[in-house]
Amino acid sequence: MPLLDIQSLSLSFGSTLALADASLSLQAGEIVALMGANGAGKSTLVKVLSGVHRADSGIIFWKGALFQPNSPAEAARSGVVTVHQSTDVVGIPDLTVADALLLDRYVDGREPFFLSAASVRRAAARILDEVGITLPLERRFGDLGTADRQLVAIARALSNKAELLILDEPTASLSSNESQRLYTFLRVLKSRGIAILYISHRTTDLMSLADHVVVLRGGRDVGTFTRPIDFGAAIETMIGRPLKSARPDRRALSGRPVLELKQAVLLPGSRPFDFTVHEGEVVAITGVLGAGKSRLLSAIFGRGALAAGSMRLDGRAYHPAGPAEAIAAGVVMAAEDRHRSSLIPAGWPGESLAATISLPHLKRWYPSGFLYSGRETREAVAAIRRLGIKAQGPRASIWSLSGGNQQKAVLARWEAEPSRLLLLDEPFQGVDVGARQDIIHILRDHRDRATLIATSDPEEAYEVADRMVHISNHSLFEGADDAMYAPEGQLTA
Ligand SMILES: Nc1ncnc2c1ncn2[C@@H]1O[C@H](COP(=O)(O)OP(=O)(O)OP(=O)(O)O)[C@@H](O)[C@H]1O
Repeated sequence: MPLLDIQSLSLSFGSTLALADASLSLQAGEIVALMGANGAGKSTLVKVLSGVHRADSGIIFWKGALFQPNSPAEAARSGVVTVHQSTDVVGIPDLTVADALLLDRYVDGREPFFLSAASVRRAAARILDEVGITLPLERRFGDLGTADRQLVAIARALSNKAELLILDEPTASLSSNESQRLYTFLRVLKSRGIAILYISHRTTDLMSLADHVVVLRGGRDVGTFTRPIDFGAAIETMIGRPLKSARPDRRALSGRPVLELKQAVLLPGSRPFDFTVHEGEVVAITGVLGAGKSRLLSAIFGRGALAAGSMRLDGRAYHPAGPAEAIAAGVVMAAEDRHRSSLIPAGWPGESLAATISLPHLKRWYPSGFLYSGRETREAVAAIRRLGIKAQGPRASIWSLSGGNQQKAVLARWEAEPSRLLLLDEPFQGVDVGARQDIIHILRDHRDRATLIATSDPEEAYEVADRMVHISNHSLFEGADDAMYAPEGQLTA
């Protein structure tokens, strides 16, 4: 008998069929990867499993009994626990790690609030012991890195007797070292009989972990692949067409310099470096979390400044006092945290897909202040077509789009107008491999600008860049060769 048996789930949102007869089953101690292009219905399936949504039809059996949780808490009490994207793992920042680990027990009354600090530490240490990880119990939760916050969330879930752990893009903002650490941990859980349903767009994740892969397309399960898994075939089933070559031709640096950094110091005390990005070139900056990727991009975008050194844009001194000055000079940026930095909150004017794309351009497109020609709608329709954005239409709320499609909308914003330098911080987070390749082709097509991309995923860097540079301790190192980054088992079709 399978531990979990999902049979023919269907669920519509208005005219969108998010799940269409989707089925999947899973045994104890098994890691099943759920693959699907952006908008295929993965998150919706997870939300039905965790009691956020109720399916229109279909049946779920959990340990042989009918399962229809009304909330994530109810699902968790039955042993089905969901841990969301690593970027979304939030907690109360001022709690200690020990308190964060015990949070659910306080809330449901299993532990009294008035525990002494020593008892809290003991109880928390027991939880970590049981799951076999070490974390600094006295540290402020808010001071932990993303990877450690992720581990707190998983440890918390396991201490609540999870038998099925659902992980929705857990490595989205982890570097490859941190991902390896997570894989090791997940394999230990598997050996103890815990089942894992794993959603990720990173093929390296799936190759290292999955016992089998279920592919969703248009809300329907369209293929199951068992070991040895043919990932090329799984991806083609997922995107419904052959995969293009994953490795672009590295182009020679023929363009003139767009951005030049001389003796740049990112943080007081860090090693000064020179760095140039040329017209027509796509450069990827790789490095672990905290190495300084985002700080460098932010300094170039006028959000923060260099501690020392100089910048030139198109040969002229460039020291933007803020993002507005950077944009005026032709430097645009899509930051890492799209929810906070790029999207208008739900319920506010400007939350539509068309507005998301056009917002920074409206003044230029409509100098009179009246939106008279419908250009923002036309641009949105064009972007939907060019980037394959899955949405009900240009007026759909950005919040009704799946995560990957939101990310494409943010990219479409900076494709709608010419720029000199495009800065992208983790642009492929949550974007499926098929869409990633489409976007890469669009990015590489621009001969008239320079593109600088920060990514913690070597596979992405390898696929997108003419040149890769590495950042460590807030200093750039050039001259890394391809072999260093070529991911094992690179997929080429
Ligand atoms: N609350 C909602 N209201 C309207 N439409 C929705 C809602 N939630 C999801 N959808 C739609 O259902 C479809 C499936 O979305 P879902 O988020 O499940 O995709 P996904 O496979 O998780 O995609 P991604 O890889 O981009 O996260 C999409 O077309 C999405 O726009």
